[in-house]
Amino acid sequence: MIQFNNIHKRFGKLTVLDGLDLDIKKGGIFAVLGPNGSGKTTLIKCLLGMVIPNKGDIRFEGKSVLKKWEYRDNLNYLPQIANFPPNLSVIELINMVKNLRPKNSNEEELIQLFGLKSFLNKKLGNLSGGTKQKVNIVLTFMFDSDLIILDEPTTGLDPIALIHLKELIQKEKDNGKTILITTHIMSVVEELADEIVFLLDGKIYFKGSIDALKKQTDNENLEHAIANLISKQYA
Ligand SMILES: Nc1ncnc2c1ncn2[C@@H]1O[C@H](COP(=O)(O)OP(=O)(O)OP(=O)(O)O)[C@@H](O)[C@H]1O
Repeated sequence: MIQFNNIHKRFGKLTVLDGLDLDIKKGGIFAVLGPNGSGKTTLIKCLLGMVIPNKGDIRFEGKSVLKKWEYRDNLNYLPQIANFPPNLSVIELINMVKNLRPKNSNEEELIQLFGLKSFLNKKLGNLSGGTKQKVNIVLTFMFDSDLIILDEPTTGLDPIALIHLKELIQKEKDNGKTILITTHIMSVVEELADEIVFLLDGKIYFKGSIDALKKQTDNENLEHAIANLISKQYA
């Protein structure tokens, strides 16, 4: 479904992606992991056209995405930090996004699921971090798309909201969707991911199942297996 071919991205003197190759097949949950600053968000933003690589090509369903925009109709994106307009109310933002994106939406079901009814007329600038994240989730999941990209979706969520989010992601997978998720929460990875993609030194350092990673690192505990990969960077 997605191919990154020889992607290079530098910010000034800092090389973030250094000839990265990655193939993501259709259907399933892919966890994009790596230490802080390893380039996970940069990789996602390259796919979204929000960051332009210095070199390389990215293909979505066989077609190059560079400097094209139509492919974005068929993906949903949850940003790591949602900069909502503080003076808009929750419902005004939801309606604005619906107007911008002429697709069927199921926001009512999601508003109910995340207990947002009593917040609909509140200004976004006055919401708690976790409540803002629930709004972020509603905006991401209310449209039907084949690809769902979630950059740190669990930030600030209480345990009930986290359970609902995990069920939502699982349901999308069961419907044949492809989900790319970045997270530092290993229990989320362990519960959901079909495959792990681990970024280090600007390249894919590991790609495979959780079991394969545990075997490779000779560690039954995922958190320690990942720590083992990260520690190679400092060795
Ligand atoms: N627009 C930018 N200008 C300059 N440097 C940038 C820019 N965007 C990202 N970087 C740098 O690129 C590196 C990779 O950042 P990125 O956000 O992709 O990492 P990440 O793996 O998502 O990190 P985290 O786990 O902390 O979210 C970091 O050193 C960051 O400071």
